[in-house]
Amino acid sequence: MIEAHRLTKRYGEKTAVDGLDFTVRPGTVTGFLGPNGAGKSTTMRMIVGLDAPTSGSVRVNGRRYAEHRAPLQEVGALLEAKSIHPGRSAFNHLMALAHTHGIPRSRVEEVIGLTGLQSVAGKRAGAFSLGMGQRLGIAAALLGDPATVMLDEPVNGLDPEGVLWIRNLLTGLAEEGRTVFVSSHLMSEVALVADHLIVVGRGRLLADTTVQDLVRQAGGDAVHVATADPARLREVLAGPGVEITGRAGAEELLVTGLTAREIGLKAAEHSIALFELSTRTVSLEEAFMDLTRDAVEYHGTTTGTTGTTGTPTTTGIETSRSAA
Ligand SMILES: Nc1ncnc2c1ncn2[C@@H]1O[C@H](COP(=O)(O)OP(=O)(O)OP(=O)(O)O)[C@@H](O)[C@H]1O
Repeated sequence: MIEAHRLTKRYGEKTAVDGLDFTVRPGTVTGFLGPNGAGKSTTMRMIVGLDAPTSGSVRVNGRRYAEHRAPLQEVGALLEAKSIHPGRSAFNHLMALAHTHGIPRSRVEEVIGLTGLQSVAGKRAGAFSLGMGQRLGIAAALLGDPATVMLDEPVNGLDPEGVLWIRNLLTGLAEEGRTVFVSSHLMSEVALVADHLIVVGRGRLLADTTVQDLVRQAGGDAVHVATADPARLREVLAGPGVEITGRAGAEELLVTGLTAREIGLKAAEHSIALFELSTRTVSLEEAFMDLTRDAVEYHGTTTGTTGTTGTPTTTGIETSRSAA
């Protein structure tokens, strides 16, 4: 479990992390998402005590990192900065780490097996490909059999096979009941590995949500309809949770809260001719861009934890919404 409370980090004038409150729970993979410079790496560094918060706090498994007697056995971390001696073999690198915590050689061999490094364990880590380097970093993170595993951009630059391998590994770790926290600046990468999402922008919390809810908050699926009688169709479709948007007098409407099938049936029931009826799915990427676009435009005083596309406000657009 990772618990951040009003976590803040300033570098001079720059506020890298700005009052973050979140909890990363065990038994699931949580993605830590935000555009470049959003404060993800800084947050992760504070979680493992590599940076001190300016104010606020963060705890891992109930304590600050520095309060743990054997931190490698509490939280295993792969951070972006590589701290591997290039001339040392993968095996020796892991053995050196193991010695600091009294971890036996058998566990080193185990993590080498877990990460598929058997055939290259004796080779210089400096000559490793990006994928092999990531595997070695993950082997080091898992060495102490920690309850919490934290990886900064683990799929960055990996080939599809490597991404699949990481996804299976992380899902497996979560199924064992561990807390798994994974950062990325790409929604498409995180969506492949995470169920829960913590989204940040400019150091602030933008969303603490599930992948599914994020799409729903961003407007969910909308149905594009064209009809000869938009005014009547609006009347017929109006109901709880239904929102209808369209330019005044135009034949095209965008409907949320009803499926294409429901709209087609209602139109037929009332003999309203439709020229077009198609579902438009909001992609995760769009949902993420919506959220972070708000962050970029954000100049004010409060932090929202929900993201919405809201109702278009462009002049000439009419929205009809019924109370849910
Ligand atoms: N040591 C430092 N001194 C000054 N500014 C810093 C320092 N570390 C980070 N920053 C600034 O803090 C902000 C957050 O940086 P951070 O690296 O945490 O973001 P990030 O979300 O991890 O981004 P990326 O996806 O690019 O890795 C950035 O504007 C960065 O320039």
